[in-house]
Amino acid sequence: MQTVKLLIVDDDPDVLLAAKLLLKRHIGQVDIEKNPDKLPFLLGNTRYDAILLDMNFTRDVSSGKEGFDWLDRILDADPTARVVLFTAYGDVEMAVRAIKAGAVDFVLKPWENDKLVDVIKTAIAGKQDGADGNNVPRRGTSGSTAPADRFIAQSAAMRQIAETVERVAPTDANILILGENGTGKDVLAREIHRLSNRREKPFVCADLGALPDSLFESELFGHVRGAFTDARDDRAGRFEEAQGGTIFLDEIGNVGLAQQARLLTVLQQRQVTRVGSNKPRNVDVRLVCATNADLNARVMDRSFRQDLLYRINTIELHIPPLRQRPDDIGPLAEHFLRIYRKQYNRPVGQISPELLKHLKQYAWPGNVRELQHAIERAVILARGNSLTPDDFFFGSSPSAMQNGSGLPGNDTLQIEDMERRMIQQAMQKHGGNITDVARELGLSRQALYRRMEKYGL
Ligand SMILES: Nc1ncnc2c1ncn2[C@@H]1O[C@H](COP(=O)(O)OP(=O)(O)OP(=O)(O)O)[C@@H](O)[C@H]1O
Repeated sequence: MQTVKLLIVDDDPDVLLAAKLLLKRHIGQVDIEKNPDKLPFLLGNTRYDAILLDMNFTRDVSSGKEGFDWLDRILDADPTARVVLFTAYGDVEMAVRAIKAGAVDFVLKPWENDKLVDVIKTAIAGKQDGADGNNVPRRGTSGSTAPADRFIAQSAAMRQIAETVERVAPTDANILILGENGTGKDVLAREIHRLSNRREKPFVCADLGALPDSLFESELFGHVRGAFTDARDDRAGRFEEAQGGTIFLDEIGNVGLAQQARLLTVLQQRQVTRVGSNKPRNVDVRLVCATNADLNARVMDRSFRQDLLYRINTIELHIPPLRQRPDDIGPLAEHFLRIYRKQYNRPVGQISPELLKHLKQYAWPGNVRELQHAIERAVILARGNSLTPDDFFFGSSPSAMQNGSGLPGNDTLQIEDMERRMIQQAMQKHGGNITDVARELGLSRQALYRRMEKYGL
């Protein structure tokens, strides 16, 4: 059997030595390197089963940028590389990003020996056992922000919307979707297209909120070569791309008055004229628009044209914020858990009733998107095989909790939460130095350790 090989890269010689002494007892060959610039050379010469990489080299102490660059380069050279990151306390956010970018796991410094050995062994096992599906390119799993191919509608309000959508989707009626950011307007627009007779044709999304006025016409209606300096070729706009299908105009409330007039003409005539051309082209598209703005108020203050509003809102669907439909929280959380458990290959089980209670108490100002990210983070960070409230960072502003306290509902939890936060803050302040943290909090080191264990810190 071949010797298992591990490479550790960290610019702190003490870390290198301590980690090597520990891991050598479990792994055939442990190479250490202080200078990350040597990585290309080392990787060119030896095929490592896992690489333990520091995120913060002295040149770039806190941002982790250098660590990310190296992670990138390692994965460029070998997309199946199993990279585990060493991160300092307080860098959990960075660790989450790194796993999304393709690292297999992370270990916080100062590390627990058993944990470090465990993580490295798991990383190596994944490399060796191609058959379990772990040895796939790590990059393939990264960066997805839109996992929802399913439209979850459990609450009474959402079930009613789903029913309306089933009825109106097969018609060609223009639909306006209203709702706060992250409530699911985009998913609903796709659902409308999926249930329509146009489902085999394109669904084209134009984010009008992100479109500068100068590009509005050419992006939506296209241009001909030479129409302006950068127009090197003829190009169809979004309306033409959506021919026969659905065009989804997101953030329509952000469009200026001049652009509103152009849009209205196109919608009335069902024709677009590419910038620089005088030849109108017929377009056959189903129109779905969305906004988080109050368009009626905008009509009143004359910043949105009433005739355009009437043109786009034949059917109006209002998605309530997540805090007003707690019955959707459980099914959505389970849905995201299934997706991320698979994506990050983490053995995380169900959402416990206790956690669900917490999730329902929180007000989710960022709506479903915030819930999605919270579950993604929790799956990445989970220590055991079940998610607990400690795996979540609930916003602490008074308005963030439904009960108005900023903390979960009962007294014991409030005190524990405060204690946990005080330890976290002190850890951050002292860069994870246990002696200093214990001194600041007036605790013995043992008492501090006991509490850290209790809170999973
Ligand atoms: N009912 C739902 N079922 C499944 N996933 C959902 C649902 N609602 C929202 N999501 C997921 O939540 C995330 C945010 O949803 P989406 O982008 O549709 O929100 P939005 O209202 O269009 O946001 P914005 O106003 O910022 O554009 C997406 O990843 C989406 O997949």
